[in-house]
Amino acid sequence: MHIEQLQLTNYRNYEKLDISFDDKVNVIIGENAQGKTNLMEAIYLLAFTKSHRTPREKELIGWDKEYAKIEGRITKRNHSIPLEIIISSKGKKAKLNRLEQKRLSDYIGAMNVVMFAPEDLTLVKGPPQTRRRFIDMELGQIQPRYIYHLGQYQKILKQRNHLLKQMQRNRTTDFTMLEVLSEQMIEHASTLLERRFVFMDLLRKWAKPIHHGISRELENLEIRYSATIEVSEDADMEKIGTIYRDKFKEVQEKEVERGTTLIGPHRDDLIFYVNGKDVQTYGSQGQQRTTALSIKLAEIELIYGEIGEYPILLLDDVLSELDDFRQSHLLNTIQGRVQTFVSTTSVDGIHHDTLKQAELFRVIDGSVDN
Ligand SMILES: Nc1ncnc2c1ncn2[C@@H]1O[C@H](COP(=O)(O)OP(=O)(O)OP(=O)(O)O)[C@@H](O)[C@H]1O
Repeated sequence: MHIEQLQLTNYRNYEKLDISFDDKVNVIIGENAQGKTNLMEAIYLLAFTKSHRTPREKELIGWDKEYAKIEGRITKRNHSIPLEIIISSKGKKAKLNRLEQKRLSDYIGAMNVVMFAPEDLTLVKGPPQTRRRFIDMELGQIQPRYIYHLGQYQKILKQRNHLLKQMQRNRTTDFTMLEVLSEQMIEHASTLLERRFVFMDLLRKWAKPIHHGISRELENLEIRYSATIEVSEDADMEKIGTIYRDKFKEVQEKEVERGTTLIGPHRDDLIFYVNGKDVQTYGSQGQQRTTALSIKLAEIELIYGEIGEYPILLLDDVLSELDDFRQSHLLNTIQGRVQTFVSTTSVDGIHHDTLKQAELFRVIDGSVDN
């Protein structure tokens, strides 16, 4: 799949932009603070309806403007699909094929994007929510139904936490209402966990050989899913539900004492091991970087395996940070099959093979020349 055209209106420092892209490699070049990341962010937002940088949507609207509009046209399975997002103080609208989609799960998944940005190093180093967000975003784009379950789960979790706080204050020992909410939560928690286990299987399948290759066959990557319940990854939803039910019973008094939900997918994590050692604790910068890159490259293959189309790859300010060997690896993976966007302040650190096949776009203060 590739994005043919992008139009921005009042988006960050782009008042008006209408631009067409190459279906192979696009290099976005410019000095600092000119709008390179803003452009990448707009492409990302068109796929996920969310920015990768901020949860505050107001920041995306150009200063002194009422609204921001992002329009794009992608080609997928030889079909041309128009996409549109409008953000204003009233909220956000997402249109697919010119029709407004009320539920995000009906919109997300139409356009598939994999982004690799400097902050992706935090995938390994950062707090658990970074890794949970990664799983949720990736699963969401290959299985839109996952987003529905996640939304429902989060809604019930909020209610449950609210109730637990009340019970904590009132020192209640009547668990009837809590059990009703636990039951509702278990339904979605088991679906989320079962889907995450299938995803883990695919992620390992692709990430392991990629990591082995990037590390010049010196390193062996293992990824462990760490859940709040003891469960085998091949358990079905019913089994997972039963384990959650028992565990909720076991911890309910403790939950009231603490005033919060102690188990569930919102507390799970991923642990990466290289040659048997936890990379987050013991890995060098290089090993953490290789792990993050392997995961990103694995995602490209995983999406292709699931939907039969390669996603669009956004490399924001990271290519020149990879050494020649890692860059070559990345290029071998892409091999002209994946539409790629590279943003950089200088072409110096970029492999000449990448530049040979690339179209160059020069960004200066919110306008683009090519
Ligand atoms: N809502 C907004 N309205 C107008 N301008 C904005 C808005 N948000 C950010 N900007 C401007 O966008 C510019 C930053 O653009 P961007 O983050 O894309 O930089 P960049 O070209 O990627 O630079 P770097 O190489 O430093 O990462 C800044 O000049 C900033 O003031």
